[in-house]
Amino acid sequence: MTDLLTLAGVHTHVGRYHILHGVDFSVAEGKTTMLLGRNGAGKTSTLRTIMGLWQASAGQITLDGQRIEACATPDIAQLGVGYVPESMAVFSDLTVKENLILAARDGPLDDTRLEWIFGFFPALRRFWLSRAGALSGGQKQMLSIARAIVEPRKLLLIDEPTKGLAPAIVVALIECFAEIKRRGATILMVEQNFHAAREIGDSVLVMDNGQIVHRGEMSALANDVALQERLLGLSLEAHQ
Ligand SMILES: Nc1ncnc2c1ncn2[C@@H]1O[C@H](COP(=O)(O)OP(=O)(O)OP(=O)(O)O)[C@@H](O)[C@H]1O
Repeated sequence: MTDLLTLAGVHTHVGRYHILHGVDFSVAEGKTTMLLGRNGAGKTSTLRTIMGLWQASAGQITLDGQRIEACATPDIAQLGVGYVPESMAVFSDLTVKENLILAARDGPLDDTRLEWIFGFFPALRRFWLSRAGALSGGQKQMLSIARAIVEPRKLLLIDEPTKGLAPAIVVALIECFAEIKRRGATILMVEQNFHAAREIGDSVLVMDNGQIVHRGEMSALANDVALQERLLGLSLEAHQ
């Protein structure tokens, strides 16, 4: 199995705060890796550091054989990394269509791919010419994910996609990620909802205090309640 992304000894400082304390892990090509951990563990900071939104203060980040820790965010995006931030990155004043056109780096939208996206997010077809700002929270999340997958990407970084969404939308999202996976995508996803995480993930990383404290197969963690409690503690109880 080839590793598409590797972090080695990554530290991140934001102002005077030392947030990541030597993060080490790899993401295998074609697999979905879930990044779990309690609130404040450093999961979002890890995604932001990979994306270049915060510069690593030490360590190495390698994407497909290329060192990226000193690259600027637009260059990392150009290398084929799609990012779905926790805050749903959509342009409220633009229509659904315009949001997707802007997200497509390689020119016009691909009709076949759009049909594929409408297949699991039918609301985007329905509101094609509506302002994104008028969409519900769940629909904005769908648009935010659609923006990241409107073209094939080498790697998708997705931050808490199910947060605050109704159960029916969570089910649609899980199906969407299963389909993206079947197409061979490589995904690194932060997810607090352990039920969703174990449906989606092939492997799992658990963070605490800005470090990785566990790495393994998702099936092993899903079958080991004692390990779940030890590693995930309250954040797990909250979702059971
Ligand atoms: N802009 C910032 N300035 C200073 N400290 C920050 C900033 N953003 C995050 N932190 C701190 O960095 C640590 C890690 O935060 P991060 O958001 O990465 O955690 P997380 O695991 O994603 O948690 P959550 O699930 O709550 O989003 C926390 O202690 C947080 O308070």
